[in-house]
Amino acid sequence: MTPTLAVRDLTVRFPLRPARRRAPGPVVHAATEVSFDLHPGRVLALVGESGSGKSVLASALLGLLPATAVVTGSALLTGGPPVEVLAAPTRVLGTQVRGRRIALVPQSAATSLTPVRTARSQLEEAVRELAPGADPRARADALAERAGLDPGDLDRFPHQLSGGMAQRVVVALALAGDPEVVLADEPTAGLDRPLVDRTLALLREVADAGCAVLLITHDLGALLRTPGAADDLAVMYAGRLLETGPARAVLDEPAHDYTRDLLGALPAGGLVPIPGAPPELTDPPDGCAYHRRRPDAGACDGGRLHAAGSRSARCRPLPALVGVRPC
Ligand SMILES: Nc1ncnc2c1ncn2[C@@H]1O[C@H](COP(=O)(O)OP(=O)(O)OP(=O)(O)O)[C@@H](O)[C@H]1O
Repeated sequence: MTPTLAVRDLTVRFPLRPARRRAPGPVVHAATEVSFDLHPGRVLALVGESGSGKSVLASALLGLLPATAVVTGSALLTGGPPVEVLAAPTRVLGTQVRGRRIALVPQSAATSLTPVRTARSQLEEAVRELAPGADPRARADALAERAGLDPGDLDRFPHQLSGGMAQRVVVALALAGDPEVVLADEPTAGLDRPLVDRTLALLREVADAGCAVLLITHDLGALLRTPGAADDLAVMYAGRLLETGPARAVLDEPAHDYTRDLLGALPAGGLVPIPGAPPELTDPPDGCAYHRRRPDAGACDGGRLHAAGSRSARCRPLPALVGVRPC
């Protein structure tokens, strides 16, 4: 199947100001050689501890990194006319890609809405901008219904919306331009459990309607208790993907020690904290950053990438996985 968005070797560096003039400045290695595909109708969950580079990836794909960022690699959007997102001029990103083909569901729905305007006025404005030709009121009502909202609720101000309603409004806003790709950046952060589950179900519906969804989250527990929330899983650590594969297979049979340790840190896994802390990204170690943190965790070949069937993992081959063919 052709991916809607094919990301290859996406690398983001942030050069920082040197402490002294003429001295070389530190460089933040925020993302390193990250590759994944987003497919229509599928949810890829991207998980990892805070600071692992998840949001930087989303910002790179939306062309929203600061001008000082150095970005290399490729992100080919092919659901419509092909666009190389990382090389596209700012004007093309602003007028043809952002909101129209790749949309963002931001963290913290309530605060991302303008407090002094009703949800309807914000949604109709998005429709006028992103879907010119459509009747704003009728389309806003249709988007509300698609996001599971009563259209009457659109006439409320953000402070009159419950957390769940606000979440649905931001999903409706993201769908206003009928995008091929939806990037949801920590959409469940700070929500209670029922609302987390409802948000995941809503994003599932968005994918089932044909979008390719990237779900960025550190809530591995929610993925574990909600089978079907994600089709595929990518595990990120210190700017690199350490493991990818079908979500169920990775959760049931993790191949990388980091994935196993993340699962072990959950209540269902025994609440075993991961010792140590992620490395400073201004000074990432050579080879595998995770086994530097946890040398006792298992064998490591220095972070080499191994692929087998639909799965990949760094640090050692994947022979133990059922039915996969090393390549
Ligand atoms: N504009 C910037 N300049 C310098 N460093 C940055 C910038 N933006 C992000 N970083 C650094 O890039 C790294 C990755 O950050 P990012 O926000 O992507 O992590 P994350 O995995 O999304 O974490 P969280 O779950 O806490 O949001 C961090 O070390 C962060 O400090």
